[in-house]
Amino acid sequence: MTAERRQRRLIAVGSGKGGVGKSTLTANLAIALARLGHKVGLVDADIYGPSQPVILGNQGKKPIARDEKLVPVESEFGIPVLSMGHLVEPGRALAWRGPMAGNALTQLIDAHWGDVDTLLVDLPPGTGDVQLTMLQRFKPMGAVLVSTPQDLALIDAARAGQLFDQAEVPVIGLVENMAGYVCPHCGELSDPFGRGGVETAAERLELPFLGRIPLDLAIREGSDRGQPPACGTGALAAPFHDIAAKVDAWIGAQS
Ligand SMILES: Nc1ncnc2c1ncn2[C@@H]1O[C@H](COP(=O)(O)OP(=O)(O)OP(=O)(O)O)[C@@H](O)[C@H]1O
Repeated sequence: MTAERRQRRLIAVGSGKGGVGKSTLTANLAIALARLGHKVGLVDADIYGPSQPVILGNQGKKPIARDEKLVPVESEFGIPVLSMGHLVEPGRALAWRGPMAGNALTQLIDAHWGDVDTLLVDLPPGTGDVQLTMLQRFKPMGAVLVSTPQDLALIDAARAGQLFDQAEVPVIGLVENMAGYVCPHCGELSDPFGRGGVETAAERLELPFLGRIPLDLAIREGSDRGQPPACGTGALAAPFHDIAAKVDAWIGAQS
């Protein structure tokens, strides 16, 4: 069991704020890394607001337990997933205190992941109990931080970065999400949340900038119907594959 754990690398995907696209990025990164040859699994550690079963289209499936450990749920993209969303009824609120949430996270990570070599962990937003448990019990190999470009989100993203720093988890880099909206009617490009702020913040924090994902209705629609854009090949898939290539290069440089 120890050997299995040692070989498997954990990559955390975090954000300072909620709703900035962390779950969207994690699912698409998982698909893109799998295309690059990694055996990828995904833990939805967003215990209070799990969204991966919807994004990866396996909502309603239940994991079974074997030898008191969970067996991850398959998705059509070849990515096994474990999420609280598979364990509680959809729409049901969880009112757990930190230690319970931490224990739930442990069960999701310490599961029968089989030949998975790269486990992506979609963290809840912020810097609370679940994140601390994750960093203390299962030190990730690295972390990807996602933020929208506006100042408030960036301040929180920097705070999330500090959490990883303190835990000596290297930040692989920063991703800017929801920059650049092309109006479907007139084609005009606008930036509701600003643009370029994450890249500037990355420079200031001396962290790599991994890429920029546009604000696009098709990304939201694809996520809602369990078809993440990275499973296609079009322009919307490209930024996710570019980001995955950088993460892949970073992983390669560690070994
Ligand atoms: N680039 C994008 N373009 C359009 N919609 C997006 C984009 N990124 C994310 N979304 C949508 O924004 C919403 C929030 O995204 P997501 O759930 O990935 O964020 P999150 O940071 O994981 O949120 P939470 O705080 O709930 O964990 C979702 O409806 C998602 O489909």
